[in-house]
Amino acid sequence: MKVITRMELNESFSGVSIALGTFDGVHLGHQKVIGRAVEFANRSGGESAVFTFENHPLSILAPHQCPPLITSLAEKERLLADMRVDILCRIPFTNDLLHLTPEEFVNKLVSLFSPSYVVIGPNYSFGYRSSGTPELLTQIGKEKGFVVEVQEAVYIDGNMVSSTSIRQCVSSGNMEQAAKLMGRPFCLFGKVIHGDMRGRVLGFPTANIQPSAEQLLPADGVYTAHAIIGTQRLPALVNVGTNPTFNNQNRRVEVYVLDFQADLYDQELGVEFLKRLRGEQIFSSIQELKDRIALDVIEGKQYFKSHVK
Ligand SMILES: Cc1cc2nc3c(=O)[nH]c(=O)nc-3n(C[C@H](O)[C@H](O)[C@H](O)COP(=O)(O)O)c2cc1C
Ligand SMILES: Nc1ncnc2c1ncn2[C@@H]1O[C@H](COP(=O)(O)OP(=O)(O)O)[C@@H](O)[C@H]1O
Repeated sequence: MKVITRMELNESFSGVSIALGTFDGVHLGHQKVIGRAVEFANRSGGESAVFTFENHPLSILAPHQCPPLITSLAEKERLLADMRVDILCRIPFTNDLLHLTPEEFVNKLVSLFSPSYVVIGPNYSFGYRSSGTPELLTQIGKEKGFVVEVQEAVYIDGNMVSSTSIRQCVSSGNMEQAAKLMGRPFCLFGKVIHGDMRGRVLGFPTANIQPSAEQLLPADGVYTAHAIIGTQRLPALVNVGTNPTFNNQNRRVEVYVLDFQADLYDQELGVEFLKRLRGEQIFSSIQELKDRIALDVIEGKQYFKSHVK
């Protein structure tokens, strides 16, 4: 997949099938929009593209309302490459872009991609003050010679799949529902860093990752998860939180891989969250914490036995 990070290029493309959107979470609705662009490209023998922004538009428009990211840029890139997207255009959303009228925005897109097909979701908006609607894009498409397809929203259990509903699921710890809406488990990636070297003393060493400040985290608590280490996908328990039993610390994600022993420092670790078992608690002694973690391990193993083949 070719990745483009600026709109002004020497290179230009033609006859591209392009999906437009923010696509945070690359959820089932996004997958339908992007999948259609890939399908059109395959059918016409042209290239498929995703046009998105590097930073959420709200980070410029209303920073205090900017939501945390469900998928990091790196994960989004991986997911789009897996979907066989040929070109990812991921440009920084700046003040200049903010002031483009809908027509000016489309002109830029046309001069770069000369698209044949443009696919969007039902609530896509573009241009100054989000004044460009799917209807306006369809009309401009007729003038400029591209077809616009507006995909209908995807519903699961009667609820519309949206980045907002996924953020609500994850931040309340409902990882099973989040996975339903995303079409895969919610996942975090990071490099294993050094902690307080307490885990090994407790008898449960935990590989710690420090997600970025923009990253959405599940509610504090203990989860069953799969740890992704290289090509391995291993059953694990994860604690998200500040270890309130000890003096307050930064919020972090700690992974205890079940029946496993290896040095993981500095390795890239992925965590696929499966089910929340309980909230993070304050224990009045280290023994109580150890006993509780031993119970979590039993419960976790039962979960893997009955849920995961
Ligand atoms: C399954 C599991 C459950 C945990 N639950 C709690 C908890 O409820 N309260 C708490 O303060 N710490 C909890 N912890 C975090 C431990 O306190 C933490 O792993 C330990 O302090 C090790 O820290 P370190 O990685 O910096 O050495 C839990 C850890 C694991 C692996
Ligand atoms: N089963 C396991 N799960 C997670 N990490 C493990 C495991 N076995 C060994 N380790 C190693 O132990 C380290 C964690 O030990 P711990 O005492 O908690 O130290 P730290 O406080 O630095 O995280 C991990 O980073 C990893 O290198």
